Amino acid sequence: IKPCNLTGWWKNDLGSKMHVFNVDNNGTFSGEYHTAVSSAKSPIQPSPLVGSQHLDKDEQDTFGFTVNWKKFSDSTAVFVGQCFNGADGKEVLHTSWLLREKVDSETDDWKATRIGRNTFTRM
Ligand SMILES: CN1C(=O)N(C)[C@H]2CS[C@@H](CCCCC(=O)O)[C@H]21
Repeated sequence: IKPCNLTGWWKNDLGSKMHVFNVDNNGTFSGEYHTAVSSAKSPIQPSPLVGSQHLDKDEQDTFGFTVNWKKFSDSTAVFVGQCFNGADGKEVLHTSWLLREKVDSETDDWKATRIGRNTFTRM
């Protein structure tokens, strides 16, 4: 099985792009998330992300990362997923995510978290 180091550029089925800078030998990484869509009002800019991936057998690793949309939104997203060597020999990331939008009052807390799934492939 080919190792799956997350370093590099990835694109998901929403058209968002993710740039993972180098992964250190603890599996820790940082990067930038370039979203194509947003519910925020201010203009979209790349947002910082930090995460961690397994490097034990360095193959088909699981990972997690957090995106702080600080450049244009008050939201925070967390992703968890796994890297697979797809049937076509290309790496694919299958992820689940939680998006927490900031709400103005506690009474709105119930509607503030969205969940979804997303797939990324290398650009
Ligand atoms: C574009 N997206 C994307 O590539 N996702 C996997 C989902 C989960 S994060 C969300 C974007 C949130 C942008 C910030 C905001 O609108 O508050 C959406």
